[in-house]
Amino acid sequence: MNVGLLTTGGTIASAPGPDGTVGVAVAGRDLHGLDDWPVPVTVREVALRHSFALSLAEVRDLVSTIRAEAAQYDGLVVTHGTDTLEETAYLLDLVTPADSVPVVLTGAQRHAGERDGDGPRNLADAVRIAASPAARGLGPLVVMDGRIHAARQAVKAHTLALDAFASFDGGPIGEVRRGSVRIWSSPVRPAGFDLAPVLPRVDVVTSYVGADGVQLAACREAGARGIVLEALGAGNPTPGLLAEVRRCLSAGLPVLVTSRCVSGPTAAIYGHGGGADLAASGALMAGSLPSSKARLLLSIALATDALPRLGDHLAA
Ligand SMILES: NC(=O)C[C@H](N)C(=O)O
Repeated sequence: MNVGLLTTGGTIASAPGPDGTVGVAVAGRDLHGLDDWPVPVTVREVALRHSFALSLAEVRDLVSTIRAEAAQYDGLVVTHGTDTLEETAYLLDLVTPADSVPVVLTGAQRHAGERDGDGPRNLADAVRIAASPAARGLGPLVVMDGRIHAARQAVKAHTLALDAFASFDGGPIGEVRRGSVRIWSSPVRPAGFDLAPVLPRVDVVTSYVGADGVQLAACREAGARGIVLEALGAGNPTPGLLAEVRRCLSAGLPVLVTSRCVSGPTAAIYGHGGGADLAASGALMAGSLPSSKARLLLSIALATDALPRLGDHLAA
């Protein structure tokens, strides 16, 4: 059994600097779990960055590196900043075949200089999952504070809590407790996509009372190839947003409709300027997919000429 560890930075590899702010400072080779790692681990540092600073192109390239490295091991762990870990995990899920070895992403909410940091335990848990036969065939996974999430489902739900992640549609699919890995459900994973060399620009625009849609016009001007509208309630726009979404659709931009609500699906329920009018205009309801993930789904579908397959991922 041979497990790889790719390190990219984040709070798990951070420490306070002279000015007291926390910066990424701990090299991958110095990231250590607890002594009871069950298998030999080969460490490779691929970045030393805060995840909030990563570009979409860098996330795409990181996913390409993870796929290439995973093939060399029986399981792979990736340490990553938690702020955008959900995007890297989701994009990886979209391009990872069912028979891939386990790839487990983790991070930390407390930096490496804190005596009661959560990084070492998260790292040890991730190694145990990556080495576990129970984790095979599930697609990429996210583990934090002992809870195992399917990559498609994982969202950062708390700014500081150690159990920072939630699964937006249900709950964790397993747990690690005192080194014992338990998986109790398998994620539904529709057929994925090729990892295109470039992911086209797709912007997310949120909604609020009286939003006039000026951001949508700016996104079109900036060259967006698609739009995710984070709408009100079950997928309802303001009058200004509806008008601008229609202009985007007329300009040939596909529009996915998510919700600013914490949970629940979007649906074409309301007329008189509501979500039913969005759908009638050609926008696609994204179900319960969060905006951060809907954006990546639309981008890779555009890049691979696979828009007709969007629905498979919205119903799953
Ligand atoms: N907890 C974390 O890892 C947050 C950190 N700012 C990041 O790189 O995403």
